[in-house]
Amino acid sequence: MNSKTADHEVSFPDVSSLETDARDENKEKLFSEEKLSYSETSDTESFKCELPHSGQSGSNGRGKSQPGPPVIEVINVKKSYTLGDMEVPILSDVNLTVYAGEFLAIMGPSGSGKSTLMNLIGFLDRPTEGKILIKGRDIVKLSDKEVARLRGLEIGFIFQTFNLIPRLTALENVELPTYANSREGVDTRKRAKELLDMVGLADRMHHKPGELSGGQSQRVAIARALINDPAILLADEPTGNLDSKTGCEILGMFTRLNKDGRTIIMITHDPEIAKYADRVVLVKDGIIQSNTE
Ligand SMILES: Nc1ncnc2c1ncn2[C@@H]1O[C@H](COP(=O)(O)OP(=O)(O)OP(=O)(O)O)[C@@H](O)[C@H]1O
Repeated sequence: MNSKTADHEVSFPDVSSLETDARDENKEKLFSEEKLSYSETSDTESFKCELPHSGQSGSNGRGKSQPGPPVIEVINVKKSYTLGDMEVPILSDVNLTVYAGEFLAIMGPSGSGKSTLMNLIGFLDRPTEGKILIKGRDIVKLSDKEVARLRGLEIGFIFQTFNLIPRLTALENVELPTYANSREGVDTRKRAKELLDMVGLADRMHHKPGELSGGQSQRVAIARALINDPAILLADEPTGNLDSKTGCEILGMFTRLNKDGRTIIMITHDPEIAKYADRVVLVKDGIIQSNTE
């Protein structure tokens, strides 16, 4: 399956073929315990995890052998919430460009606005001021239906708390996003099974979330995020609820997905995780304080 078969109601500049072709070339399993080693540290917040780094050369996405075009552009974005008659600023004048195939980490203190920024990038929320472009398209100019379709097909979300539906099986959870949006000509049940096999859960597909471990639940969530073959994965503290070994396994999946051409933006508090990113963005007091390229 690839995006060439996609039933896009929204048309984009054709920047996806490079990523999709790269993704199609590598069908190896995402879950592979032999490929990682990890060690517990005295600091329970952190872990040592030895994985191949995603970057092929240089320290940013553009340093990889095939630098990609911009996929996400955040331009002069402000976000505030209204509490009573008070306007509370959360993000002020944020500018950020993310390139195709980049692995970007977002770090910063609690309450600094990391999730707010990610929600804006994923169109779960709209900016108070400024623009967000995805593949050159300004979402403000799209209808709600077009935004929902763009989000459903181009962006996969992974959360710290997995956000699986308890009464559905793993297979049904993976298939769920396709009820709202799916690519034309894709056998979604078959793809959901293949994805569960790819994340090492072929034997757990009829289990419900309550019968799965935290790591297994996050693997189901990763399979769910991949069901519509999105070019972009947004992950908000995906290892935050997992032990060191399981966190290392999940991080390994992200590095392999990035190697296969997917753009990844991951919020993390852990510098050990951030070191696997091509670039680290530090959000503090609602602004980007450093953008390590
Ligand atoms: N819907 C909302 N209404 C009002 N304030 C909000 C809303 N959502 C977030 N905030 C506030 O915005 C600020 C930034 O929140 P955000 O979740 O983006 O921070 P964060 O950096 O992701 O924090 P953490 O690391 O603890 O998850 C916080 O002060 C939060 O209380």
